[in-house]
Amino acid sequence: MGSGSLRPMEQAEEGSSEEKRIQWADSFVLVYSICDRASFNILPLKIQFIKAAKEGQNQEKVPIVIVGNKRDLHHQRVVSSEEGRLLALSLDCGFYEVSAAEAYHGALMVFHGLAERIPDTKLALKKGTGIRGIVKTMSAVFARKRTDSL
Ligand SMILES: Nc1nc2c(ncn2[C@@H]2O[C@H](COP(=O)(O)OP(=O)(O)OP(=O)(O)O)[C@@H](O)[C@H]2O)c(=O)[nH]1
Repeated sequence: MGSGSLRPMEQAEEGSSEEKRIQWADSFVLVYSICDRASFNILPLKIQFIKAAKEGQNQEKVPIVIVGNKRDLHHQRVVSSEEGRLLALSLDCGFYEVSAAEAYHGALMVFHGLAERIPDTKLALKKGTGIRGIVKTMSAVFARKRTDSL
């Protein structure tokens, strides 16, 4: 999630392209590693940035889900589940802990949870969506990825 050491011009370009991506998106999944505190600490700022950009335009609540990844790495954990849950609660976001390396079920849960936060009217506007459509698409993507990697 970090941007490394960029020169001012690159920073400005990166900033504007991030803002463009935020304007384009309808909903957001922010992933941190439970083994990397910096990736967790940056979330409040990112979420405030997203909310300011999206909720400034209209009064709708922006659907955001926070995901703690690498749940399987117990011994390297530096961010507790409680901290993740509390942050999500305080910022009115969904929260999941998953292990992307272990199983795709967790990722499905994330997208299911995200879809539940999107107002029905928005989902109805897009062809082939709705909670079932999204979960079906995600299942197909993850199932294909698993088969490919065998
Ligand atoms: N044990 C474990 N490893 C994972 C998990 N998710 C990703 N990884 C590993 O973490 C490394 C980085 O994953 P990437 O997919 O490159 O993700 P990234 O956003 O570039 O992550 P970072 O390099 O950690 O900043 C890879 O070696 C992955 O295999 C997980 O849930 N558990």
